[in-house]
Amino acid sequence: MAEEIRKIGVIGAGAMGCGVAHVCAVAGYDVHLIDLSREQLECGLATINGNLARQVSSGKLSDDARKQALGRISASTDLQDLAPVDMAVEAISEDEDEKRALYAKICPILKPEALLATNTSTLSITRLAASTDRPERFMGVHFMNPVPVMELVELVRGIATEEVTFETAKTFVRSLDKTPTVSEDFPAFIVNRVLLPMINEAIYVLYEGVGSVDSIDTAMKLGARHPMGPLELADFIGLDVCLSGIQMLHDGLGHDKYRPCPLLVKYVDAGWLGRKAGRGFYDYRGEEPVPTR
Ligand SMILES: CC(=O)CC(=O)SCCNC(=O)CCNC(=O)[C@H](O)C(C)(C)COP(=O)(O)OP(=O)(O)OC[C@H]1O[C@@H](n2cnc3c(N)ncnc32)[C@H](O)[C@@H]1OP(=O)(O)O
Ligand SMILES: NC(=O)C1=CN([C@@H]2O[C@H](COP(=O)(O)OP(=O)(O)OC[C@H]3O[C@@H](n4cnc5c(N)ncnc54)[C@H](OP(=O)(O)O)[C@@H]3O)[C@@H](O)[C@H]2O)C=CC1
Repeated sequence: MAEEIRKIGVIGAGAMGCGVAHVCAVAGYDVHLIDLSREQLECGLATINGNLARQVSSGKLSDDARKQALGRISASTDLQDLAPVDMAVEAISEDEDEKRALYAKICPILKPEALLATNTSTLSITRLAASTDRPERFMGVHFMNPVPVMELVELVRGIATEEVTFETAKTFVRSLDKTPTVSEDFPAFIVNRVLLPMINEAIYVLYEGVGSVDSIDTAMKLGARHPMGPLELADFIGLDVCLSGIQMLHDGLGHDKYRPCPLLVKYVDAGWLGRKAGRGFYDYRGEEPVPTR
């Protein structure tokens, strides 16, 4: 039996946290969004507003529904504001130490019965759960990017996740008009176990000079009907997220086929993290994206 969820806390106002806040508010939940800085929250709220407006112009949402959704979202930098939530969705950077440090701060604030979900792309749910005071009420609820558009959400139980937690998360995902799928708790789950090696391979193809950024992306868009080329997609996901994911596959499964491409490491070292940084495999600072190689 699923438990009732009304108020959702979302921690991290990046691409994913904003997307989760957006779809929860549209579905009628009260949402409180948290980030480290007021600037990031303002930027996140502007993104949500822009994406809701996009849905209004394409006829997917009425203007009234947009206004109501915006009215359901509050935002602050104060973790104490998570005290009333029934479920917290953590969507901060893909860094295990940072996630653990955050859980240590929020667990004493959350209601004892509140569910804690992580949107991690690749990290072990069991290990993250073990660093909280509620491993039985903890699980992976992995949304895809862009959240308002993508239909799938991967549900991942940790070893201690209770059935009621899983059922509540499944009901929650369905209430957002999304399709849940179940993955066992192994590195990168299902989607990223398949997707990240493909992206890493595309970067090797670039690194080895087999093709340019443009030829690789064109090949996969027109030759394999992918909506985005793998390098465009890597920039969209964030090269830091891609690198930490492929590194997690390499560490967790110990196979050479997951070795991160040195060129990916170099781009991340340079801070060229993709769209969010203004530069990655493409340079986004002008009118049109321009390949950087
Ligand atoms: C890393 C992980 O852990 C897991 C992951 O998320 S892996 C990444 C998974 N995501 C993907 O693979 C995305 C692949 N790309 C795509 O599907 C498409 O390129 C895309 C949906 C992002 C954009 O599609 P497009 O046709 O190129 O562009 P566009 O016409 O602008 O958008 C298509 C529709 O989505 C809407 N849309 C796009 N981004 C949106 C957003 N952020 N919010 C709301 N709506 C959005 C547009 O308004 C448009 O709606 P209509 O069809 O109603 O007009
Ligand atoms: N990008 C993607 O395509 C997908 C990502 N994910 C996962 O979702 C999570 C978020 O990813 P994404 O949105 O791309 O990341 P972003 O880097 O875009 O956003 C993360 C946000 O969290 C903030 N933040 C960092 N630490 C804290 C903290 N302790 N408390 C509050 N806020 C914090 C960051 O602030 P600041 O910038 O100041 O550090 C930033 O605003 C990751 O676990 C990622 O793996 C899952 C599916 C797809």
